[in-house]
Amino acid sequence: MTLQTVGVEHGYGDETILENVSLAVPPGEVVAIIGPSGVGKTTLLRLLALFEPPRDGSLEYGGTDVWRASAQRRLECRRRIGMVFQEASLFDASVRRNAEYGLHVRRSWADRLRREVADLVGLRNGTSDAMEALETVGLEDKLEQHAGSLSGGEAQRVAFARALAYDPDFLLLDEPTSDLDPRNTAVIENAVREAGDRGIGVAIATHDMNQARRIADQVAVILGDGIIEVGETDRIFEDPEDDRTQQFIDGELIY
Ligand SMILES: Nc1ncnc2c1ncn2[C@@H]1O[C@H](COP(=O)(O)OP(=O)(O)OP(=O)(O)O)[C@@H](O)[C@H]1O
Repeated sequence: MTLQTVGVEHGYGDETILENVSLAVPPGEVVAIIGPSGVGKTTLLRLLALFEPPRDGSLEYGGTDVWRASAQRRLECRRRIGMVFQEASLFDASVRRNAEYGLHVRRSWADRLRREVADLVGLRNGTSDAMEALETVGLEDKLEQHAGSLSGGEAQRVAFARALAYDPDFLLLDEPTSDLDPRNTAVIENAVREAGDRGIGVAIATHDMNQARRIADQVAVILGDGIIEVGETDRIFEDPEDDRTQQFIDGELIY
């Protein structure tokens, strides 16, 4: 089951930011979206997260044209997608409650019922996914700390754990390591790779080309007028088809 934009156009007011953008996020693959600031990486992630319909083109989730499907079907698709924003935007509650949020609110009723039955018969602990996700990002000792007192980097890690906790089909990450030091960047990068290896489709917007190189299966290069090139990571870095990709990789100041 793939999440994808097909020939999408989008923008704000009179301005068009993305034009004819087609990007597929297949299950189990990490797709890095790289490009300079302001080119529309966040806009593309928001479209993939089904926050708003594109002006033109379509969003497909496992073959369903999401914005032409019923509101119920759209909601089901949206519940299977986790998004981590550039600003961590945590709730006014403890780390534990933040990490559990997805389990309580975003699961469908059927999922929640199944889970509650499983809990009752002792097959699993309802909070174990949240705990596991917090362990994944190394924050299991901060459970009862209030989210408001976390450092920027810790908040970013809790936001990541919150999205991971409910086992989404797709994980959309907007610069998830921008506030992190190298050690914690490695923690998140490992978690992203693990998510991919577990079958989750991941799209990650990043300015960091080395990060894309380390963790991505595919790279989409997005410059002034939308995606100019998508391909396997090694190919994009070693043999790009577009001159502007080469310039961007070489660190030239293009936009
Ligand atoms: N809600 C909005 N209303 C008007 N313009 C917007 C809105 N959101 C984004 N933009 C504009 O759209 C363009 C693309 O923004 P976007 O956040 O998608 O870029 P980005 O590639 O993610 O940038 P960065 O790397 O700096 O996060 C920018 O010029 C931005 O100012």
